[in-house]
Amino acid sequence: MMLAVSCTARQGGPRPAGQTAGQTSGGNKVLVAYFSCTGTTETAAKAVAEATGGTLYRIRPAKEYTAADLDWRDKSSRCSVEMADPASRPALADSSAAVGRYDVVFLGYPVWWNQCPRIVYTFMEAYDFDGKRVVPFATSGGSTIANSVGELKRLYGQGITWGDGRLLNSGADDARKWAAAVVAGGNQ
Ligand SMILES: Cc1cc2nc3c(=O)[nH]c(=O)nc-3n(C[C@H](O)[C@H](O)[C@H](O)COP(=O)(O)O)c2cc1C
Repeated sequence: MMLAVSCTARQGGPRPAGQTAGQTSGGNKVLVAYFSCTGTTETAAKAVAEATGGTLYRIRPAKEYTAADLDWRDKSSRCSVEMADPASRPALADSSAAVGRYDVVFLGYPVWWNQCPRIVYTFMEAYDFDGKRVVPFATSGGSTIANSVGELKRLYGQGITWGDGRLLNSGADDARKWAAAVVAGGNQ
């Protein structure tokens, strides 16, 4: 599968009147941080930001992924090499997520070989998440989110209250409903 890639940076998000950046009506400050190469997770992330009043932040690689980089059938492609190495931590383009300002961090990514792309681990290790609530979401070609969330919890279990996470393959409406329920406290 060769994929058309467009990793252009798009940040900022809709904010309901009367709220400061990233703040929900319940007073929690929400960051929606996501990694996306072909736009699917980005669409879900925008819906989550819209529903929560959260600040949208794109996890940008220092070197963008090309279509050839994402060729999972090629054992020597960039994604294959990175994912074969548990210690791989692809560099980030910036360090401007200001995670410390937020209470709740929605963390979005595409499922790669049933896991998080390694750059999501780079992001987790670049900031201090102590005391935060982190709620994963993902898109995929059909795999569940369970294994990747299990790995996140195993690697970064200390000091973080993890949400169960949710696969958001069913479109923006589902994403909005789920995210609104999460910040209302009735769902993770
Ligand atoms: C390197 C790579 C590995 C993938 N591995 C899986 C997988 O294990 N299971 C799955 O269901 N989909 C897999 N996919 C499909 C992506 O998860 C899916 O297309 C996702 O929605 C892409 O998100 P994006 O457009 O935000 O980058 C993979 C895609 C790539 C590029």
